[in-house]
Amino acid sequence: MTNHAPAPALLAKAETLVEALPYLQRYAGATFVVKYGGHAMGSPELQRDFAEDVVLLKAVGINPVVVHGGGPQIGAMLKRLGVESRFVDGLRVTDAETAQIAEMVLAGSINKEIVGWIGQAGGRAVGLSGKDAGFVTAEKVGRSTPDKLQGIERHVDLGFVGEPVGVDRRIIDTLSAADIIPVIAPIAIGADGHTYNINADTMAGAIAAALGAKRFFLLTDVAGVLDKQGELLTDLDPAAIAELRADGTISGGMIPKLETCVAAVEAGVDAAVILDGRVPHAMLLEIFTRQGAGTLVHR
Ligand SMILES: Nc1ncnc2c1ncn2[C@@H]1O[C@H](COP(=O)(O)OP(=O)(O)O)[C@@H](O)[C@H]1O
Ligand SMILES: CC(=O)N[C@@H](CCC(=O)OP(=O)(O)O)C(=O)O
Repeated sequence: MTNHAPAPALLAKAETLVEALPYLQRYAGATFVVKYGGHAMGSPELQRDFAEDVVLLKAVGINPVVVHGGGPQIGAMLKRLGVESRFVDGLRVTDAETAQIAEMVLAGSINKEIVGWIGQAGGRAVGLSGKDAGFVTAEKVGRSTPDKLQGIERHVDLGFVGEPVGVDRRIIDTLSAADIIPVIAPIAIGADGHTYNINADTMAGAIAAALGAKRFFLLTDVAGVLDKQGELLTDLDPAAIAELRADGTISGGMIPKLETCVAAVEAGVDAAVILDGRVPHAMLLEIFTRQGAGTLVHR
């Protein structure tokens, strides 16, 4: 008798597709905001995997909206130009020259590279910054940090660092409806006419909230949020995050990342997930399989 059963490896592929079925049904028509961090833009292979994942989401009826960073790339350019960089709580102190360079790197080169990768993967993307169609309005950020020597709060002027105070979703809706994937650089203009450099996590969170995104993914270069022993914390709510901040478990770039996740879920985004962008197809594994990855932030 002939054995008609497919080879086990082939059968496993079919099972993976079947496992994805309930997720495909659940997410059809939903908006997912994907924050692609500068540290996650590793090798050309990882960039290709990322673009394929985004194009696949679009192909199965999800509306992906990409917001990208580029902190390390801005740092490299500033170094080449002999300009010094300083960070306060994960935010780059930005003078007029730095703002110009940040815009050049983010909205000029990285934005178009990502648009290109998505095109190579068979999708159609349009790159824009918050300035285009005036869709994001920014306001200058102030920052108070504890002065360790004197035990007092000290106000730090971060220069042209902004935060989004208004998001007009019409341009994003128009692009998504035309089957075009928006790719957004974290730069916007203020009511004062200045160009503001916005932390990419903050920009992505504001856009996720304005779009009422079902999921908000933040791809970075760590497995997720780690505790003091270096173990992955798989599940966090706003109260747990406040504790981690107070006891110093989270620092640097993880601070705006988690602040953003909290703001997004409090504004109605179902869940935010911090994912390891160094893992090939991390996003697909998170969305379409039973094994969650990274750190889930929920209300
Ligand atoms: N508790 C923590 N768990 C994980 N990462 C942390 C933690 N505290 C600080 N970090 C830092 O946050 C970084 C991620 O933020 P960031 O450098 O801004 O990434 P991205 O460029 O992807 O936005 C990690 O690489 C790590 O150095
Ligand atoms: C104000 C501020 O800090 N802006 C960031 C914008 C880029 C960014 O956030 O990139 P990542 O997501 O790769 O860190 C910066 O100048 O680095």
